[in-house]
Amino acid sequence: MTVVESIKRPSQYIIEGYKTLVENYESVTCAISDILGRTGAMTADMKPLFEGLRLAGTVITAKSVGGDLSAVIKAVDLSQPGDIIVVDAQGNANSAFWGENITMSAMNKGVAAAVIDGSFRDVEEIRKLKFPIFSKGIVPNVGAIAGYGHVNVPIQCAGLPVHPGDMIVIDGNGIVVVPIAESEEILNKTKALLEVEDGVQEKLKAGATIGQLIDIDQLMQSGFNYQERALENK
Ligand SMILES: O=C([O-])CC(=O)C(=O)O
Ligand SMILES: [Mg+2]
Repeated sequence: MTVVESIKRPSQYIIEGYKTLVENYESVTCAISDILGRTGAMTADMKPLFEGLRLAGTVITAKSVGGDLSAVIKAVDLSQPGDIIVVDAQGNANSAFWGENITMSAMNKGVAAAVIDGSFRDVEEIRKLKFPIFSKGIVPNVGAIAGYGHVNVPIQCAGLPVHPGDMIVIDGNGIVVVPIAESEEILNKTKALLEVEDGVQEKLKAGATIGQLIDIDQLMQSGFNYQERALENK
């Protein structure tokens, strides 16, 4: 079992930068995905426990093996305030990888959220605790706690590679992951894109259509047509 105790995190300036974007803009995840080249989002089967979850934080990873919860429990103990625990449950929605006791432990450590590509249990208690969870489902069956699993190793979660120290941003649209190495550049580009979008919004409020603003007629005339191109080159 691999347990990496200490991880590299983005600077406080970068972490705060993402948090400020989430406070100031409703759909930051969409802008980040755009900047990442229309990628970076976890799959749409990841569902929030509550509506209105909006946060940004640094990733701690837990890679479950054989449905075991040990890595999750250890990941909580290694977390710092504001971290988000991301669990690689290999998409197993028929087993719980998180529950009330783990939630209370996570809250004691200041963990901001859990993102699990499997299920969790004790849903009523966790709802009362108001702890943010994104998961593939809710189910009573839970795995053993037998010492299997890895903490703070590279994982996959809901279709994405995730590394410890990456940034996660969550809003009503879903979850995006920003690799730590690109976290400053993506922050700056996302900020710039959201400011441009503000300008577009102003024009739409004034009565324009998006078709006018991007000149959709010209764009549609420029559509690539393989057969036409082949005939031109004949
Ligand atoms: O068995 C476990 O550790 C999962 C659970 O129910 C809890 O955390 O309350
Ligand atoms: Mg329990």
